[in-house]
Amino acid sequence: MPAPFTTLTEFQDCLVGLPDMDGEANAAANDRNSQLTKPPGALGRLEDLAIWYAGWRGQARPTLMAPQILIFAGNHGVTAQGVSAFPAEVTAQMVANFEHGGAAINQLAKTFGATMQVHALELDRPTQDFTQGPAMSEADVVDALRAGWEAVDPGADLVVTGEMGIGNTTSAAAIAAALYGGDAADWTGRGTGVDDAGLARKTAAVAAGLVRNAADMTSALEVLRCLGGREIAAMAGAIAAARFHRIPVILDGFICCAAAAVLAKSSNGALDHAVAGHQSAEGAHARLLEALDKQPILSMGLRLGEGSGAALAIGVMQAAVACLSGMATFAEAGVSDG
Ligand SMILES: O=C(O)c1ccc[n+]([C@@H]2O[C@H](COP(=O)([O-])O)[C@@H](O)[C@H]2O)c1
Ligand SMILES: Cc1cc2nc[nH]c2cc1C
Repeated sequence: MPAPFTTLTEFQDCLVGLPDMDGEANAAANDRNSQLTKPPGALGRLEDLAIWYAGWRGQARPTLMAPQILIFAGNHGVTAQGVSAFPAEVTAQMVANFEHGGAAINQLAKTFGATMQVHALELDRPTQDFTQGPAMSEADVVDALRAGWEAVDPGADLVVTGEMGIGNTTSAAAIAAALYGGDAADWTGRGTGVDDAGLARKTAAVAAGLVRNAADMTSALEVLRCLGGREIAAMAGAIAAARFHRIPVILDGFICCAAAAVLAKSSNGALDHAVAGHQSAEGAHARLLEALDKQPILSMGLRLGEGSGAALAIGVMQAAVACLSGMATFAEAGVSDG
């Protein structure tokens, strides 16, 4: 479906008007959960996840049968600053790998029965190096937001947004610093595995980007334009579109959460339909999750990106929904409820 915006201002307006969860379905799921054959609260956070999911799906006894994994890829001009352990060509090479089924995310998608689509966003036209000026024009960032929005299948019942983009942990660190403050070093980690000299170059690039773009960054969406990448903007567009369709979202690692943070800073409650799938091993992800007030479902030491940590958490969500919708109540099973 065509995205309902053609400018950043229209996207901002659109965010403010997005729907909330269905309170009645949420309350009915909560009531059903209290009657299931287990001591109250014994399924811990699985119960909260299932009730939350039911509210967003508008059903007291929901199903989770059509998870969609979206991978967006983009190239970054800031790689000229020597900020990644890998060359920029790896972005396009990994897109080919996704298309041939050879990446980790292909196996995770298959494991959890998810559909997966890969959207390579103008890989031959990297963003501008943000240490020299804004990464994107308004047309560039709006095109990427629209690509993300339009990639969401309205028939999906769960969305995972993932990314591929050499250099994008530098972009994500700069976005997080611009949105939440603190020093460049607080938000800069090793990404694909830069050495100490690489980490110093990366921290300097983040600091330079913040200074160079300060005057332009008058809103969270302008931060996205100045410091982001196309795949980061596309994830933001997809997360917003999922909200429009009342589809719950599982957030992935550091880069995905930087995209999500742009929405959270643009409109209060914009991430109420999203949970954090995992805590990545990228140094600043824990700090970013705290800023977003999101508790990760898993913490497995992953630092891959491509939606992998969120895809793993699909399994947890499936288990949560299966328990809520499939378990017997005390009355049905003839079990004494104490
Ligand atoms: O998801 C994460 O937290 C994460 C942490 C470190 C690296 N990555 C992935 O690695 C790439 C970016 O790393 P870098 O070092 O090139 O900035 C990009 O393709 C991401 O998917 C992803
Ligand atoms: C090989 C490779 C695979 C990736 N997947 C996501 N980011 C990545 C970065 C590299 C370098």
